[in-house]
This record gives sequence, structure tokens and C-alpha cells, in this order.
Amino acid sequence: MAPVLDFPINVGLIDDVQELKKARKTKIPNRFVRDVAERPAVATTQSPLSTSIPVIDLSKLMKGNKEDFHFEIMKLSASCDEWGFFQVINHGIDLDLLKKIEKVAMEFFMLPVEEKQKYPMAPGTVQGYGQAFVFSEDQKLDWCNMFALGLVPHSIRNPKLWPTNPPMFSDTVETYSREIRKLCKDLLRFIALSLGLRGNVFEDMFGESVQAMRMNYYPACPRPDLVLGLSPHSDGSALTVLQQGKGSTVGLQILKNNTWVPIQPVTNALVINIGDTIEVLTNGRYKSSEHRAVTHKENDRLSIVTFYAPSYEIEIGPMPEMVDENNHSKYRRYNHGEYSRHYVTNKLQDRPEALRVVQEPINACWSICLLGRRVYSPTPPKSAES
Ligand SMILES: COC(=O)C(/C=C/C1=C(C)CCCC1(C)C)=C/O[C@H]1C=C(C)C(=O)O1
Ligand SMILES: O=C(O)CCC(=O)C(=O)O
Ligand SMILES: [Fe+2]
Repeated sequence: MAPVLDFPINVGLIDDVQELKKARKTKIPNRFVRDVAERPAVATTQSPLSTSIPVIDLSKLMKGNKEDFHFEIMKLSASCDEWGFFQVINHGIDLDLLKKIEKVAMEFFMLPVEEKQKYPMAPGTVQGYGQAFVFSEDQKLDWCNMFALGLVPHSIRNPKLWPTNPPMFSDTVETYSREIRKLCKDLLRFIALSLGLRGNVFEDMFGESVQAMRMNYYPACPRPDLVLGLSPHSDGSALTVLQQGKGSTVGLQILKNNTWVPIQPVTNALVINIGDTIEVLTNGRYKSSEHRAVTHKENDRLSIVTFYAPSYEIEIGPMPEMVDENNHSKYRRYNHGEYSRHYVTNKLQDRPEALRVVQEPINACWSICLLGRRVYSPTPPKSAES
């Protein structure tokens, strides 16, 4: 599904951050300089707040004894309740494959800019090389170069955006995405069990799940205190799998109790986060946490992110098992394809907590539901009709 923008946009000139860095300019262009309230606090030493989110040992869930299994499931449930994030170790994915995907990603980002721009991310779309979610000339930009591809189903692929250089790029992406897909299916099974649900409940519902990948490259920035690597957002997926480049410095931050908590990378672990879809399905029990990325003065950073989501045809709403007289339905039902379209054609930043499930309407087909959350409604709210 290629998102179709039904309004004209002028995004102006989007500077390529790697080129800015090469030019060794010390002054950060204004479009990257955040308003004071948005600027990250930059720690000079390791931040005392820096935290390692709970670490789940997948081997204990896949083949552990009863006691290990039970312990790990409880840990998983607590991580999803408290953080909406966890890291997974002993995930069974060949560590060489993790190295290979990082290698081809870095080789791609290190190509001359003219070569990378052969695969442009057109304004208002999310696949290819560039910056996603930019819709106006005065929007602040992220200190990041992105390369994103739709992977499954095949119909969302744009073959013109698959690089031929580095030569191993496509093969490595195919192998990696197959392995990550298996991991997502396993994780969804354990997430269902952690809620006391049938293990297959999500997979049975999702149809042929949509899978997409985004590589984020954050060059070192001379003024990390002024810019953001990636604007605050929650993911629209069911699950997101994030691989942080080897030797990564802290970059990912999660908003917890109104404070940005830097997440300490764990070697060879994959970071998993709950996306908006699971939040809605679980009627808000497992929340999709707001997160962002910050940059570093000396070190660059790479992240490789997989979004795993239901098929576009699927209707999403709180599962009956998650609703009762004490937990009323907090979300309306909506179509995931509509939601995806809405997600990719709206700004990523500035999404207030109350609007997190779905952002401000373009076509006004969204209405406020219980608890002030805004979700898709096929009937436009009265105030938005005029
Ligand atoms: C830059 O892209 C994203 O941040 C992103 C987009 C993913 C997609 C593609 C690259 C190709 C077409 C499919 C899809 C929209 C999934 C984030 O993905 C989140 C947002 C939604 C919605 C989702 O399901 O995953
Ligand atoms: O690079 C990171 O740590 C965050 C990436 C992210 O949140 C995303 O791509 O959605
Ligand atoms: Fe994200």
C-alpha cells in the first residue's frame, strides 16, 4: 500500500546529515535546532539514570523447564506492563547474521550521497533513502539518515528502491527478515501466554503480517544538546525489533513517568517494543511507549529496526478477553490499513500522550474515545465536519 497524500506538500531542502558532517560546519542549520523544551539533556559522563530494561532469555521460554518458563513469562509480563520494552537474549538468531546486516547497512550509508539518492524516499512516503514524516518547510528535522523498505507482503515492495550496491545487501536483508519474522511470531506467542491468552491468538488474527525494515544512521553531531536523532514517537506496529549497532553508545531513550530514560545497550541482545496495535488489542494493558533517539558528540550510531504488524485488511479493537466490567473498552475498532496510511502520512513528532494511538486527523475521520484517546472512527466527529 503506497500512502497517498491528499494535500500538497513542500518540504523544502532537506540537508543530508552525513554531508553536513563531512563539510565540518560547526554551526547546526536552524532546521535541526530544536525548541528549548524539546532539547535533550546531554550527560557528560554515563548518566546515572541510564537503565537496562528487563532482559528476557528466550531460550528459557523456547526450551526451558517448567520453572524457568514460568519465571521468564512473569518477567516478560512485568516488562510489558512497566516499560512496553524489553531486550531479548539467546534469541536463536545467528550472531553472524546480525553482524552481516550491520555490515551491509554501514556499507550502504558510507556510499557517496549521489549513489544513495538513486533510491529516494519521496516526500510523503516511507520507503527509500531520506527522512520520513516530513510534511512542511518549517518542520524540524532529525539528525539521522534513514533507509526503509517494505518487505512482506510482496505487494508493498518497490523493487526500484532495493540497492544493488553493496552487492550482498538484498540477500542479507531477505535472510535477516525471515529470521526476525520467526522471532516476532515466537514473541507474540509468549506475549499472549503472558496475558493468560491462547498462544496463537495474535497470529490467528493477523493474517499475513506486514513487515517493514528501517535502517537509521545517526552521525556524530557537534551539538548533541541542540538536536534529536529521532523525534519522539510510538510505533504503529504490533511489535518492533531493534538491533543496535555493535559498540553503540546510548542513543535510545524511553519516556517513563515523564522522564526520558536512556537505555543501555546489552551486547548481542535485540530490543523489543510493544507497538500501538498490541496496546489497542490488550485494551491498554500493554502500552506502546513513547521513545526517541539522541545523538553523540564523537560517535556515530546505527540501528536496524523491523516493524511487524497485522495485515492491512484486519479490523483492530480491544480483544473481548481484555474487556470486562472493571476494564471498559478504551478504544474503538479500526482498520489497520487505514491506520497505517494515517500513520505514515502524519508527522512523527509532537504527538501528545492523549493522541498517541492515532494522531490528529487529516480527513477528520477520527474521534476522541473514552479516556481522551483518539482513535479511528468511520463516522467523522461533528466538530470536524464543517
Ligand atoms: C519510515 O518508516 C516507518 O517508520 C514505518 C513504516 C513502515 C512501513 C514501510 C516502510 C513500508 C510500508 C509498510 C509500513 C507502513 C509498515 C513504521 O512502521 C510502523 C508504522 C505502522 C503503521 C506499522 O505497522 O509499523
Ligand atoms: O534508533 C533507535 O534507537 C530508535 C529507532 C526507532 O525508534 C524507530 O526506528 O522507530
Ligand atoms: Fe520507534
